[in-house]
Amino acid sequence: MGDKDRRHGEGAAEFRSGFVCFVGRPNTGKSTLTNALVGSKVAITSNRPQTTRHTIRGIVNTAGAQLVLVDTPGLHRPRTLLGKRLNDLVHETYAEVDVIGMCVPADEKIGPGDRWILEQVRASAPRTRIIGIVTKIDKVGRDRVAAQLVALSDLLGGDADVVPVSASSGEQLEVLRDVLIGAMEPGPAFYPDGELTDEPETTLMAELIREAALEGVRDELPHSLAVAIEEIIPREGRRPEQGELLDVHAILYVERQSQKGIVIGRGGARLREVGTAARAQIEALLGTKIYLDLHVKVAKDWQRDPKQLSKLGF
Ligand SMILES: Nc1nc2c(ncn2[C@@H]2O[C@H](COP(=O)(O)OP(=O)(O)OP(=O)(O)O)[C@@H](O)[C@H]2O)c(=O)[nH]1
Repeated sequence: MGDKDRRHGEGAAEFRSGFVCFVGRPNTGKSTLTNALVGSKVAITSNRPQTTRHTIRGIVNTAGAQLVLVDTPGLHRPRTLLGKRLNDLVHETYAEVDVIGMCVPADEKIGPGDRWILEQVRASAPRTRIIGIVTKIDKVGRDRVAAQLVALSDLLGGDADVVPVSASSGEQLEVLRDVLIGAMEPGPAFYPDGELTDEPETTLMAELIREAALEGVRDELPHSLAVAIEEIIPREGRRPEQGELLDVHAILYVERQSQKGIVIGRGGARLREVGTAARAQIEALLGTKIYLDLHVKVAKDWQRDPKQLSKLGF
């Protein structure tokens, strides 16, 4: 991102490329939409709001274009150092992308939260084009979709494109993709074909473990859980017909002893479930069998400690 001159290089007459970022209130379906457009699970979705931590890019390749999707964490009032860094990251992202897709779900009224996000976006990226996206259209009837398209168009101002889409059913997904491509300038592919994300694999592994560990936990764990991948070691002495096996050692950091108990569960039952779920996801991502070793540690106040934050990749 940022190297905008590259796209004006020679031979780039017809091919289009650029960066897209989806914004919207928590739970509006941004991560699911990213995944659906990319066609593989790279961003993290969850039923819980505000779980997307890193800027993860999914890449959409077509015959004539490349879209790089940047998935940002939700904006929220910064209460900790982590919260502030996340917000800074979001604002930088807005200014660097070519198109911002403002997501509003079809089944919820547009309100102050949406207007606040739009103000933030316009303030940090006044010249960036905004496209309106009405998400989750499978949840309501056509009348409500139509009314929401009108409302979103009013919010954005008359000349913005507005597109309805369902990431779940796939309806209108190609239309949205083509509208996004149409908004890109001519330019070359930034990433080789076949590459889904430029996040280091370790970050994705950590995200998948974190997602599994948060699933079904009802208290305030989201911002108190961080995952660090300590080691990835190819298992030696495997016979060729067995294929490759990687030993992955990860540590789940929580802030308090009580949270440790929640993550581990009675007799370690929950942590085993987390391990099983995360292993399946990581194996699908890497195409390699792994042995996943998870440990839970208490790192007090890691959200407020700059040293710990950078160790955990923030
Ligand atoms: N029915 C339906 N549900 C959807 C659709 N897209 C997303 N969802 C659901 O909406 C919830 C939130 O989706 P996410 O993609 O995690 O939303 P998000 O905007 O990325 O959320 P944050 O990361 O918290 O900002 C999940 O339970 C999804 O399964 C859709 O097209 N149709």
